[in-house]
Amino acid sequence: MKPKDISFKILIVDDELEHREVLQMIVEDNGYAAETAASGMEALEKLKNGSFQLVITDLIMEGMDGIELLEKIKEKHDKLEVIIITGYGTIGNAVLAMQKGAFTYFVKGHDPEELLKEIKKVAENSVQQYEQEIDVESDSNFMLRTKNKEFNRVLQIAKKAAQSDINILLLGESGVGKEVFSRYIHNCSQRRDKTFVPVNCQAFSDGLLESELFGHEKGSFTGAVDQRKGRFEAAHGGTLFLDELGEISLGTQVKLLRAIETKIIEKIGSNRLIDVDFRLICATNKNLQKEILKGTFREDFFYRISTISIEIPPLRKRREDLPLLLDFFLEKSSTKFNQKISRIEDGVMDFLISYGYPGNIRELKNIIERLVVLSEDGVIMKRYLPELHHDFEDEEEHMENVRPLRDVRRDLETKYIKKVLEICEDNISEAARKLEISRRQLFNKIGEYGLK
Ligand SMILES: Nc1ncnc2c1ncn2[C@@H]1O[C@H](COP(=O)(O)OP(=O)(O)OP(=O)(O)O)[C@@H](O)[C@H]1O
Repeated sequence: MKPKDISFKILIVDDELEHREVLQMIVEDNGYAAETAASGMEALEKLKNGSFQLVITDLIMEGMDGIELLEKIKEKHDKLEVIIITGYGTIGNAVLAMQKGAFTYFVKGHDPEELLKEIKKVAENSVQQYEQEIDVESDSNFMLRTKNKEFNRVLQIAKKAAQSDINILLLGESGVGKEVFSRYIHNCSQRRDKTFVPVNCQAFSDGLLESELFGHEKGSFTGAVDQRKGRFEAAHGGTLFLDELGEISLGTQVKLLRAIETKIIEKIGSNRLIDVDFRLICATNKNLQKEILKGTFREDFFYRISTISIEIPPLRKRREDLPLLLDFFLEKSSTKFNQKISRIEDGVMDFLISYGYPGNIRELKNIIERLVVLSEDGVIMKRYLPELHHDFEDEEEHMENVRPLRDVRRDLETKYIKKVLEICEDNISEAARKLEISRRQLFNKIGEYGLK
């Protein structure tokens, strides 16, 4: 028997005496301190009087069931973790419990070692939690502070889900930050020191996507001139993020399903089996239920990837966060482009606060970067706001001279690229990186706009 860790105490809740006692024996044998309660009411009483770091509760109980108990616990003891014990028949409810904030669920009859692993994670987290919050908050690449209730709710779910290896599906319009969220989940997880591997499934044709994911042996198909490691292997120990997942063909879905279920892959052109250990996060802006009805998305694949699905709200539904985001991007952009901003022309802020952002945070970020790059003597100019704004907002004379959008875009892009090249002292690689386009795309634009 291991020595008891009295700084970490578990409350076991079950209305069946035998189950309570067996579980108490298992956790105590593994060095944890534990108490028991025979009902939800008794558990709440004990929580009032004692300090616990984890509650393990049966789902089905007389009177107050596990879900109700979970809800009551979360109302009062926000940081207290809850693991739900469920039978096979009620796994659906256990998943619901996770959406309500449970840490994880354990299926009765499974190897108790699995439960002990989860308890260990909670115990380790309870020590690391404070440090981790600081780490994540201070990740300078994203801004996840929020005043919006719904965004905060999904953030908390993501944080919770990060602690287990559960498959997560991120939903939401283009540009809401699904990739940002998935990096956040990776950073909050035990895998944070390992690799985060993003794959944009839309960027590859079917065959190429398979070779990108599974890797290939030299000569396995025309063009396979070298042996290549796939992204599954690259993500070993870390997180694999499949973006734009709604675009994958049915045939590839079958292969992916097998790899995700077995965590074993075979390189194209080889019959050697490779074990891979990764946490899977997928994202799409498509409605997958509709795709299932249309027959373009496999139902079994959908259920496999979406143990938890998280819908990220569009920016227009969290307008109260606009000031925070504006500050964040203004500061980031002025550092990125080395432009000191001392003043913002009248009308700019009004526009930025009231605009609808159909392209969500991506659009907001682009607008700010453009305003900062085109600022003159440290002043952010109103005339570089999105074209639509001028057409509607400026004087009549502008409306008489409506120009094709193509021309307006061309003018603006020319000025913008010119300025970025100046800032980067004509270093093409650096300018392309800042503009988030390839060197080739930048060369093409320089040629097209006669910038050299
Ligand atoms: N919370 C955030 N903090 C900082 N930047 C963000 C945040 N959310 C999104 N962004 C920025 O907005 C852009 C779009 O984000 P991201 O790629 O995560 O969106 P997405 O929902 O995955 O979009 P798509 O569906 O088109 O792939 C990125 O440049 C990203 O850095």
